[in-house]
Amino acid sequence: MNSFFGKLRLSSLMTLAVCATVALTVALQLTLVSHFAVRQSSEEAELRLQQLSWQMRDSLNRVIEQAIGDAKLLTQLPQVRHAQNPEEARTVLESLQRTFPDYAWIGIADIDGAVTASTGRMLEGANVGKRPWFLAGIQGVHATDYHPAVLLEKILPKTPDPWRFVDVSGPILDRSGKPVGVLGMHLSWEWARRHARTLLTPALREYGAEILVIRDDGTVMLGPQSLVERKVNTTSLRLAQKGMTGSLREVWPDGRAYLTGYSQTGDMLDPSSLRWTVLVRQTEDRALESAVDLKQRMLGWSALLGMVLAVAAVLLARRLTRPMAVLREAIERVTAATDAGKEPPPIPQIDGFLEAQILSSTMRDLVRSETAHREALIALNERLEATVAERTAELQALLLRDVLTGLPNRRALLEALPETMSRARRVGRPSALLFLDMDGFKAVNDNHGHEEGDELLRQFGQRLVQGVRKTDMVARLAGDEFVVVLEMLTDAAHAEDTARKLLARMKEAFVLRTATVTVGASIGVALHGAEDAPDLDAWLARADHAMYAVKRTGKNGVALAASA
Ligand SMILES: Nc1nc2c(ncn2[C@@H]2O[C@H](COP(=O)(O)OP(=O)(O)OP(=O)(O)O)[C@@H](O)[C@H]2O)c(=O)[nH]1
Repeated sequence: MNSFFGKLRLSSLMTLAVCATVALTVALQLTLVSHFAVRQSSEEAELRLQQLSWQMRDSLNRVIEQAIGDAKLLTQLPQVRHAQNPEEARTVLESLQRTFPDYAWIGIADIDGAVTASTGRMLEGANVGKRPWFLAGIQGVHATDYHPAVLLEKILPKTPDPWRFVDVSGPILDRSGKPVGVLGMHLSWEWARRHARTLLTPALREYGAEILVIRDDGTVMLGPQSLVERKVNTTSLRLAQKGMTGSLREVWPDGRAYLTGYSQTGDMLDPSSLRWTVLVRQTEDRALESAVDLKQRMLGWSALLGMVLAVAAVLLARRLTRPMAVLREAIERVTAATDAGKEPPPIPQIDGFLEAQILSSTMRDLVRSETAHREALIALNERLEATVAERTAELQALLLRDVLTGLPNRRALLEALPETMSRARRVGRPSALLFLDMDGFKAVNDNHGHEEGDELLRQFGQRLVQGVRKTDMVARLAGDEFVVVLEMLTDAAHAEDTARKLLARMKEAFVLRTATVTVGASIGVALHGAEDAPDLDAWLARADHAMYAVKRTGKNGVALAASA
């Protein structure tokens, strides 16, 4: 895990973090929307459907009770009880029909079932003695369940829906309380259809709400065309038939999920009352449409917001990391310059957010103090070397020989030279001073250390000794300066020739302890003829100047000083 994050850039990390936060927030919001909005919509829809079912139930109950009341009232009227005059009876029946046109037919039958008076004279003279309403009505006031019209279907005017009736009938009693006839009323089912239409507002119809009125045996009396007069069996129906009211979600035989409100008409305690179930259903999709729509819109907006935030995070992350990239490059340049022994470039001042500014100025101070430290160290080192060289020179001046190379030192040389000059005069042959200064010695010291430098000085001195006659003298003056004294020469060319041979030897590689190096030498040659005045300082100065002439003109060479 650690190595995974370790490989990611800060900008990628920030983008990831923002995307994860947005995704989490969206997921949380959607969960909350699903939980609250969808649940609330579902509860509201169920409540609405339940209330509609109650309203329909109450309407049905009210109309049936009204019809029973009307039947009771009619059977009490003298025009009906003593129906000697059918005209009078018919007038009463028709006046009631006018107040409530859904009474499709009201009639009076005598005790044998012969219709004596009726609205519109329909079925007068016909015998209805076997009709269920007649048989039930003899017993007492009674409502007979929904049924198709039998005798009246052909007589009544044609309607879009077939004639269906709910009958209410009651006995007509004489003074002694004996039934002498039956009053029957056919209540057209159209009123129930109309009530359902009134309750279902256009909005509800648009959202697919449907009202179903179902007979006790499961037959649909009112509802969608595909279900009318077919049997259904749903959980809501069974619950309503047990006397419960409420609402639930259930899958109907058409395979779709519906929210269904349910209730039942009639009176549980009165077995003769009409027990119809009223179901009001709405497809779950339509009921929750607004909540689902809200959820989808939220998802869309959240996705858009997520993308905008992710882009903003990328831009912000780049802006945040840019100063760090600039600092990193500056530090790399400082490191490269320091490794190459060069002056490190300054760290730039970063203009950006506060932390980056503080970081850059801290880095600048750090590099500045590091540079100052290094310079102080170099200066100290140089001072130390100078002091050591000074002390060594002082020491060597006190001694008979150079401590490092074992060769004669400056003092020994200066003591020996007067004798050399008098020997030249005595034997009549010239002598010469070769003033040598090594080329490239400092680099050996710097690159391989002082000890290797010492070793080179020793080997350099030995090569000089091996390159001349035993009677000649090789001395080390100081640092990388050597002097060779040649005697018994033939002429200046002899001295110069020897100097060139020595130079050739010095150019060969020196194998030190840890490295093999190549150096060179600048050689100044000054001849002292047998007849020359014995001026030691002048002789040395001529050789020295000739050596410097070589140094000036490109090093690694031999120059002959003008004769004294
Ligand atoms: N190892 C070692 N170094 C010494 C000794 N005495 C002097 N030096 C160093 O020798 C170096 C002599 O410097 P230069 O003569 O300028 O070196 P170079 O590279 O030969 O330069 P050129 O003479 O201009 O060609 C200095 O860095 C001295 O510190 C010594 O006894 N031992």
